[in-house]
Parts: sequence; structure tokens; C-alpha cells
Amino acid sequence: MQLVQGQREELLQALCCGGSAEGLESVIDLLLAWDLLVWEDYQDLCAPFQTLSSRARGLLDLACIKGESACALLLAACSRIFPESQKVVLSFGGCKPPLEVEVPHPATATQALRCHRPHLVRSLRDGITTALKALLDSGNFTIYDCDEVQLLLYTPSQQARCLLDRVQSKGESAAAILLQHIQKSKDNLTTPENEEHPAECLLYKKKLQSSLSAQSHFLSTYGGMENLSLDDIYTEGLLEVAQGSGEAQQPLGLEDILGHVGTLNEEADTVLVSGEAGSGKSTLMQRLLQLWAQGAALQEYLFLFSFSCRRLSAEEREISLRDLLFTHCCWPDRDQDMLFQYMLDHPHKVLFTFDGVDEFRLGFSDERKLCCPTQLAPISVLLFNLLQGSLMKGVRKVATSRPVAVTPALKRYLRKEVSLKGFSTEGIDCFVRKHHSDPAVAKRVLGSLQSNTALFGLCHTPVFCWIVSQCSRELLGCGRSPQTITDIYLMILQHFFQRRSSRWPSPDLGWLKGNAGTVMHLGRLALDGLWLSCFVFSGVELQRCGVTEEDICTGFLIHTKEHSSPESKHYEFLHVTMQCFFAALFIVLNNDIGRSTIQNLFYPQYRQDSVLARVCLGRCLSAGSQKGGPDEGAERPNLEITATFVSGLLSQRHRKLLLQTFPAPTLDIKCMQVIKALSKGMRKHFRSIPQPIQGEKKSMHAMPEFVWLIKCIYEMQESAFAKDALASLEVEHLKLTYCNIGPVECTALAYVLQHLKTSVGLQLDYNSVGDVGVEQLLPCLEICHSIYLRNNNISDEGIHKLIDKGIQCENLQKIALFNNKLTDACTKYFAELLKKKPHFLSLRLGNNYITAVGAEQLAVGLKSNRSLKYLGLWGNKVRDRGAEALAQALQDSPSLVWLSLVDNGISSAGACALAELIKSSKSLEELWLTKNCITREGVEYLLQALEKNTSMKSIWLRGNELSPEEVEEVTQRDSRVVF
Ligand SMILES: Nc1ncnc2c1ncn2[C@@H]1O[C@H](COP(=O)(O)OP(=O)(O)OP(=O)(O)O)[C@@H](O)[C@H]1O
Repeated sequence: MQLVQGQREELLQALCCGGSAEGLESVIDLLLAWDLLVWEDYQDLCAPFQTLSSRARGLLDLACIKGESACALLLAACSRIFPESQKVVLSFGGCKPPLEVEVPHPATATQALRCHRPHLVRSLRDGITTALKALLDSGNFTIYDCDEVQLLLYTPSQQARCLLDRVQSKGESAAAILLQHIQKSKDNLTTPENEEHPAECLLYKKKLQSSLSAQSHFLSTYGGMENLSLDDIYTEGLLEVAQGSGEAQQPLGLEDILGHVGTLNEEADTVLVSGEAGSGKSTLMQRLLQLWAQGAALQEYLFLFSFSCRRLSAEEREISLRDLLFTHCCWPDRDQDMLFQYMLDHPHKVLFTFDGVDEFRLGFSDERKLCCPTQLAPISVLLFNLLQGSLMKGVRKVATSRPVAVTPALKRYLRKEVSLKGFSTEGIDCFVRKHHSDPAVAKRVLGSLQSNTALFGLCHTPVFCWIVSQCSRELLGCGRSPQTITDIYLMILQHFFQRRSSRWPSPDLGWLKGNAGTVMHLGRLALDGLWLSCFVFSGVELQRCGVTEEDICTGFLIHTKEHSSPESKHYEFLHVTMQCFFAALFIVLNNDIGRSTIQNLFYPQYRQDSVLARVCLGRCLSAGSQKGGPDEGAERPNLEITATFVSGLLSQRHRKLLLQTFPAPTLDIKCMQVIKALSKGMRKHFRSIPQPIQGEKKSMHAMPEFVWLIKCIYEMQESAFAKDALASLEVEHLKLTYCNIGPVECTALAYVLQHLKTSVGLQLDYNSVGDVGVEQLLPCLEICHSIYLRNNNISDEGIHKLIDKGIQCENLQKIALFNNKLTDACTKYFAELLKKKPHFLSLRLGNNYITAVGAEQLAVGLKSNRSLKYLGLWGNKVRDRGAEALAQALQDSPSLVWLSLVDNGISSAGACALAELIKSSKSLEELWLTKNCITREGVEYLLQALEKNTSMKSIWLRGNELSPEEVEEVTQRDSRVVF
């Protein structure tokens, strides 16, 4: 008990690690299995609306109340669940799990569910759908049970727990069916866990593990500066099944990357993790390798081979797959033939990882097929055939890429696509705390971030979060807090230079001037490399660009170990975005850079998909040194990032700094060129807007490039220019769906769009706006008559802010929030909005988590509203009580035309209340009640109500509890009832 109490803070931190509930819930699973927690304890700990930390506190308190042996079991469970990195700071006092004899043997199926809970959670997480089907088929579960289990808010492990809890509450028969099902699935598995492997394989596995363990121990970004272990700094990122894959968003854990969730094509072997620059793809891959090497995850794979596509690009020889594995990854000391044959015979035991497919010198192509694993072929042919599955079919592959490189040609071969969205708000908190050993500093950094929402938005991208944490001294000390990406990179530039010298205590005294030489050398290297997608540089190339040993010591370049031989060291930039930043500095600060370079940067002449051969190393810089023009291979996304930095550096805010090294007239000229280029780009977009068809709104569907232009304008931070750039845009509807818009993009959009002359409908469906993004959008809400934020990971907290501002916005008439994370806690805000906005027209809240409680709160606002025409609550769970409250509140509405309560668990009692609404409403035309549980009796109420209402056009009732005969009969009676 003393250990629990004395280490309370550390235990809490470990239980809530990374903002993920998985650690805490796994500990609870064990404690249930060991009989320490009884069912009532468990229900208290898992009561809804509790934060993660209050649940963790509850668990520690409970163990202390239960006494000494409970505390010992808690510590034993923590010791079993926590990763090594967390365990080193904790003492477990040698506490052991209970002996097998001490745990009661399950006498019934429900008891077995509890005793084997940790194991069952693991077995079920990949097979929820089939388990639900078994329970549904056996009559133990209803559709409603299945819906509740498959709530999108849950991770697969949480769905498994929810399923177990439900089965537990249903009793013996359900528990027995589930156990039978699990046993059957286990028997069907072709890969028994205890499969024996030859000793040679186990030996080679060990060698692979120790090599990967060493490779993945330190986070590469810190390579040049400090040795920070991945264990200490790794923070869970937000992972979701990619949008557009047909599946709704759902948070995933690391192991789900290779699990079944989100699978689109069972025949394919490649899983793709996509994410924007700096979102943490390489780090996530490094973590996967580390967990496998430590024996902590993916143990179903006997061999794991990891490749960096950047490094593969440098392989110019023809090579066979066998050589690729053994020479690029890990050389087997003996039995090469036998090992390779074993892999060919057991492909399901092998895992390949390919980091940075977007960095490979060629775009994916499936033109040349290769099936023979010993045949020599160019590296591109090997890579593409492995990804396609023509070579070594059955071997699972995980690849990472920026989204832009995920072409339709590649998509055809993907088993599934997972999106990495950077850090959540809790993730930022967790990362900053891990980064600073002094909690007081971490607290101040977090305080500073919270007071600057634009910066906080940027920190959702891990690489920016890292820079901000790294530069905490500058952040906390400087008067002006960074707002833009350029500000952040200037901060790290200053940080690195000042770390090496105390000569430039303040920016005004010329830290940039003092380091102009280094900036120019690295800038030249960076830009020459970028034109040709070259990210790894040899000593010769460094020399050619004048990079000195002293320049290297600044820490911006890191030593590329895998590439270097004793005679020739190779280097790469700390991060590719850093290379872009140096390239931008070079463009801005170099006298010889002319108009054509800026033009080439802003008007791409070659598109990504027309990329010809990209060459890395050796050949690249000699070709790339023809200044000012990109080679065919220049990679557009990195050039766009560079252009964004160029815009930022040329903004007036940084003028004083740049004037240290460069004359004003030349900067002015470059600035004008950029402004011209951006204006031209915007006008090009506006010209592409088609004339509206009669009766339709003038609408612009923006392309991702539009978002990039907006970001460049934001970087400039000149509101007069932002206004000018939008001067000729006249649209009523601006559609920015599927444009990868996160908080950073929202800040830029709001900054620019607030200057629109006429109000617009802003459609941001299917992006990653989130609560922080919503907050960033508020400055442009004034100009929106409608805002569409479907599928954007928004919770009640974001809604609170949106509505607070929305109430003050004259124009705002429509809000659509289908498929977010809204619960009953947000409906009181909508009620307020409905009360206070006399012209509000449409509210769509479908596919959220609103129950009867929320519907009742919403009803309070609906009662006093006289304008609402459309109300959508499809896919919530308002049930009869909610339907009654809504129907009653809407009875006097003079405006309501359309109401959707599809799939809301409404039965005949609810239908009866809705019938009263139909009787009294003069405006209602359509009522959607599809997929509920209304019986013939309930339909009768509706039919009778229809007799009294002639203005009503249709009631949709498909998917209710009516027999085909009843459907026929009802349709005959009133054709307005539609099935
Ligand atoms: N999960 C994480 N935990 C801790 N730090 C992280 C995490 N993810 C990323 N970082 C930090 O952000 C930096 C950039 O991440 P990373 O290189 O993995 O991004 P990326 O998506 O591969 O970028 P790019 O597409 O530009 O190659 C890392 O070096 C590290 O400092």
C-alpha cells in the first residue's frame, strides 16, 4: 500500500500514458480475472462521462481501500502491462500475480469470461464482427446490442471489452455461445501459436531482433544532439482507418495496423500508413520495429525486415530479393539457403516494412512483373512487386507514405489504408511532459501553448511539437509567440545556432548574420537536393556546396549510418521539412536566385505523376546544380512546403531579421514575385469555377492546391494581401471536402476567408478539423451562412466554442455535424442556439451519440424556435423517450419541413408521439423513420394521423418490424407511407 500511495503520481501517469485508455483497461482486465475487482467495482470504474485520469484515480483509491493484498495485485498487474520504459521509474516491490491455485476455477461460462478476460479481449479484437454474428444468429444479441458494441468511439480492444460486458449481462447461454465461437475460430486458425520453428530460424530471429532493437532504440531526430530513447519519448499518435475506405472513423491502436479492422481487400498483403509531412510515420514505424524486437508486439511474425525507401533509392545495382533481405537487413551467419526456403514456405511468418514510399526515386508502377525471388532485378521492380504481392505472395507488408504518393495505381494493391493524424490534444500534453524532465517547465510550455491557439494547432503535427518543446527557452522567453510554421522553424534555427555560441543573445543583434555562411552552404545543399528528390548527401556533395565541418556541427545534418563507409560518410537533414526550410532560406537570401526559381516553385511544370527517373546520390547534385530549374524528378509536396516557407520568410514580420544579411530592395522584389505568383494561382482557381446551373448555387470545389495557396498567404501574415487575393472570388458555396484539413489548415483558412465579400457555405466534410480546428475556424464564422463539418472528429468541447460564436453570427443559418463524437453534453448548446437565432434553418446531427437525455435538452430549444426547417438526427439513440420529447416540442413549429429519426431505436410508443406531431403540423412534409423498431400497431398511429394531414408528403418506414403482408397492406392504405 505504501508503494501504491508513495508512487501515486507516477502510477497515474503510466496508467494514462499517451492519453490512451489501453493501459488502464488492460490492468483492469487482469484485476477482474484475478478476482480483485467485483462486477460492481468494475461498473463504478467504467461509469460513463469519467475522464481517463479520474478512472485511474478511482482504481488506485479502490486498491488502497481494499487493503494490502489488493495493492500487491494492482502492482503485479501494472508490472505485467506497463512497457519497460515506464517500469524503470517504478518500484513493484516484487509483487507477483496470484498463483493459479489461488484463482478460482471457473464453474460457469460467465465466470470463464471473467477469468480469461485478458486473453479473450486479445482474441476478440480482430474478430468482433464474426463474434457478433454468432451471438445474433443464436438469438442472444439484438441488432441494438451489436450497434452498441460497434460504437465508433471505441477502439477494437474497447469493442471487445464492451462485447464481453454485454455477454456477461445476458447470462449463461450467451457466454457459452461466445466461448464456443472463440474456440471454433481458434481451431480454424492455420497458424497455431505454438508452432515449432527450426533452431536455425530462432537463431536468425534473435539476430534480427537484436539488430532492430539497436537500430530503433534512439529517436533519429535527436541523433545529432542528444540520445533520447524512443521508449522515453514515444507518444501515441491518432490512427484511423483512412477516409474514403467506406468505413467510418475509428481510433486504432498500433497492433490494429496489421489487424483485420478496415480491411478493404482480403487478397492484398500491403497495409499503407499515410500521413502528412512530420505526422510521425517514420517514428511509428520505428516503434513497431522496436516492439517486435522487444517481443512486445507482432510476435506472430518470426522474421521482420525493415527498409527505408530513401535508402533503397540509392541501390543502383540489380539485386535479387534474397540479397535484398540478407545484405540490406541482416546477414545470417549460416544456413542462408535453408532460412530463405523457410521464408518462402512460410510467408505468413514474415513481415516487411517500407518507410517513406513517397521518398522512393520512382513513382509506383505495376508495369514489370517479377515473381522469382532469386532473379536479379532493379530495386524499383523488387519494391513494386513486393508491394503488389506478385513477389512473395502472402508476406505482410506495412508501408508508409505521404498521401500524395498514394496513387490509384498503388491503391489497387492495398489491403487497407490507415491514416496517421499526428497528436491528439492529450498527445501534445503527454509529449511535452515526456520531453521536459522538469514538470514546472513542462507546465509553463503547456500554458504557453494553450494561450496561443494557432501554435497549439500546429503542435498537432509531431515535428512542430518537437521543435516547440525543443525551443522551450525561446518560447517562454521571447515576447512574440510563434504563429506560423516559418516562425517555428526560425525559432529552431536560432536555437541551434545559439546553442553553439553565446555571441548572439538576441535576434536583433544579428544571430542570422553571424551564421550566414552556414545558412547559405546548407541552403544550397538543401535546394539542389530538393529539385531532384535527393535526401542523402555524400561528403563530395557537401564539399561542392561548401558545407564545412563547423556547419555540420550545428546539428542540422545527421550522419546516415546505414549509408556510410569508413571512407565516405553520408548525411541527411534532421528532417525533410528542415531541408525544405534551408532551401527556402537559400532562395530568399541568395542574390543569384532569380525570378525563374520562384516561378518554378509556385507554378509546377511537372506533376508528381509525370515523374521520370529520380536519381539519388552521386548523380543527383551534378545534374541539380543547374540553378533555378527543377529536374523532372522534383517532388511536388516538398516544393510546396518550401514555397510556404519562402512566403513566410518574405513577410514583413521577418524583414528586420533578414535585413541583417540582405538589402531591402532585393527582398522587396522577391516578395512582389511571390505575391504575384500567389495571386495568379488563386485567380486560376477562381476561373475554374463553373457557372451555376439555373436554380443552383455558385459553388467552387477547391483542390488541395487551393489549401496550399491559402497556407502560403497565411504565412505572409499580411491581411491587406489576403483581402486582395480573395477580391475576385464570388461563390456561394465553397467545398473543401477530403482535403486533409487539420487545425493548421483551419487557422490559415479562417485568416484568409474572413475577407470574403459575400457570405458562403463552407463545406469541410471528411477532414480532420477536430475541436482545435473548430476553434481556429471561428474568425471566419461570421462570413458563413452554412458550415458543414461532417466526419471531422469533433467533440462536445468543440461544439461549445462553435455555438458560442455562432450565436453572435448574423449570417449563420445551417450547421451539419454528421458523424462526429457528439454526446448529450452538447445538446444544451444547440438548444441555446435555437432559442437565440431567429432565422436558423437547418441542424443535422446524424450519426453521433445523442440519447433521449440529449433529445430532451434539444427539445427545450426547439420549443421556442420558429424558423428551423430541417432537423436530422439519423443514427443516434434517442429512442421513444427522445422521440416523444422532440415530437412534443415541434408541435407548434410553423417552419419544420423535414425530420429524420432514422435508426434511433424508436418503437411504437415513439411512433404514437410522432403521430401527434403529424396531426398538428402544418409545415412538415417528410418524416424519416427508416430502421427503427416500430410495429404494425405503431404504424397504425401514423396512418391515422396522416388522415388528418394533407400537406404531409411522405413517411419513410423501411426496416421496421412489419411483415411483408403488413407492408403491402399499409402501402395500399396510404401511398405516402414509403418502404
Ligand atoms: N509518436 C511520436 N512520439 C514522439 N515524437 C514523435 C512521434 N512522432 C513524431 N515525433 C517527432 O516528430 C518528428 C518527425 O516525425 P517523423 O519523421 O516520424 O514524421 P514523418 O511523418 O515520417 O515525416 P515525413 O513524411 O516528412 O518523412 C520525429 O523525429 C519526432 O521528433
